[in-house]
Amino acid sequence: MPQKTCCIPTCTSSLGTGAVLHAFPNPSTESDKFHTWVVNAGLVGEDDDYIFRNRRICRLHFEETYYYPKNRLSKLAVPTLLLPGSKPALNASQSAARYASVSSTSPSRRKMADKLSQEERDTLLQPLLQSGWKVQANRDAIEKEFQFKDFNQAFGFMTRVALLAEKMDHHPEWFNVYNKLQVTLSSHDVNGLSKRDVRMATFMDKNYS
Ligand SMILES: C[C@H](O)[C@H](O)[C@H]1CNC2=NC(N)=NC(=O)C2=N1
Repeated sequence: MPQKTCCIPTCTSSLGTGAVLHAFPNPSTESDKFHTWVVNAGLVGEDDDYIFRNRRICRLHFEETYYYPKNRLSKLAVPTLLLPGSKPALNASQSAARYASVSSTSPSRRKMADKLSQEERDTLLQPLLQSGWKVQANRDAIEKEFQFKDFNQAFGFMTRVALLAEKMDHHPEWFNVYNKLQVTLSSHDVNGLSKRDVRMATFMDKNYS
């Protein structure tokens, strides 16, 4: 059942108080846009289908330029306002430019838009670097070593990550011996880091205990 309240933790909007709530983009047909919304809303790690079916985000998180009459949201809309992170990942004109280029079906233009920009690196990679991820010196990729109590714990973790990887069609490069796991994340199709790597790394951190 769709939730009647906004999914942003600090937001108190609900249907009862007359809020305008929006569903997330369809993860199957608008994957890039879906991931941008998920990252910006701070829902990384939650199940795609769960987010699509249940999560709602209110009008307060979208710039006015995205609205048509009757509270209809533009195809280019991305939530950028009053979000959990201190700084929005993409502002209105950046995301408009991004989706203008993504909506063209040219693969090379899509690649350009998908690779993390410098601003996105400054905002989105920061929390990961603080939790032990490192940018590789010779490749646009991030790596981290995880250690577990035993092989069973390590492989359980890998199984949870593998389920998300299949769902995202985005797979880690990893090497496991007994209780140690070395992970490298990069997006092969853009030959570098994308939001899919940020999402995967954040999911791993959340699931690691
Ligand atoms: C054909 C298939 O969709 C692609 O090879 C997918 C699979 N998994 C992937 N994983 C990663 N890390 N990067 C990719 O570009 C990628 N692409």
